[in-house]
Amino acid sequence: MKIDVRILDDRLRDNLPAYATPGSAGLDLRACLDAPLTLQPNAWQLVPTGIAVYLQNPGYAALLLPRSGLGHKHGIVLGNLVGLIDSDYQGQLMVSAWNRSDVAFTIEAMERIAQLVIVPVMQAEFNVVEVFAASERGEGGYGSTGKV
Ligand SMILES: O=c1ccn([C@H]2C[C@H](O)[C@@H](COP(=O)(O)OP(=O)(O)OP(=O)(O)O)O2)c(=O)[nH]1
Ligand SMILES: [Mg+2]
Repeated sequence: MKIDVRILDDRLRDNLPAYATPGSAGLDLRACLDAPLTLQPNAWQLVPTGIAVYLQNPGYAALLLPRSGLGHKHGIVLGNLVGLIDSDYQGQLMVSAWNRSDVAFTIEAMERIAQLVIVPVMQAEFNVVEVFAASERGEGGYGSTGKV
């Protein structure tokens, strides 16, 4: 699948976001910073990625997710937990980098800080009803099926 991309930072021209392995689901995005950025404990900041994508087709969206190494080892996750990129968004992809750990962390310029996953989307129409056709689960949830 091809999507239109604008390169907003020349440093990405020969270094576009890429799948790290043939089976990767995520495209790693880089922190297009002019200088290293130190995030103090519990601080967060919007970090530009230097690219804009235009998915165009409402049957797609993109999810911005943390990289597991940064999140697990250093507590660098996303201030919005998950970023949702609409198919009609044309602006620069921005990453809300949040240091949820209790030690400062420095993001280096052009470091890979998050990943973008393109996913299919269904836009639903509401069919308003008074009662639902019965299902096996009904309104059960929150552990209703037991533990083991
Ligand atoms: O981590 C993110 C999340 C969103 N976006 C961009 C793409 C998305 O399409 C747009 C709007 O995001 P969202 O709908 O989640 O934010 P909102 O607070 O509802 O803003 P809006 O009123 O513009 O929809 O912002 C990013 O660049 N990074
Ligand atoms: Mg919105």
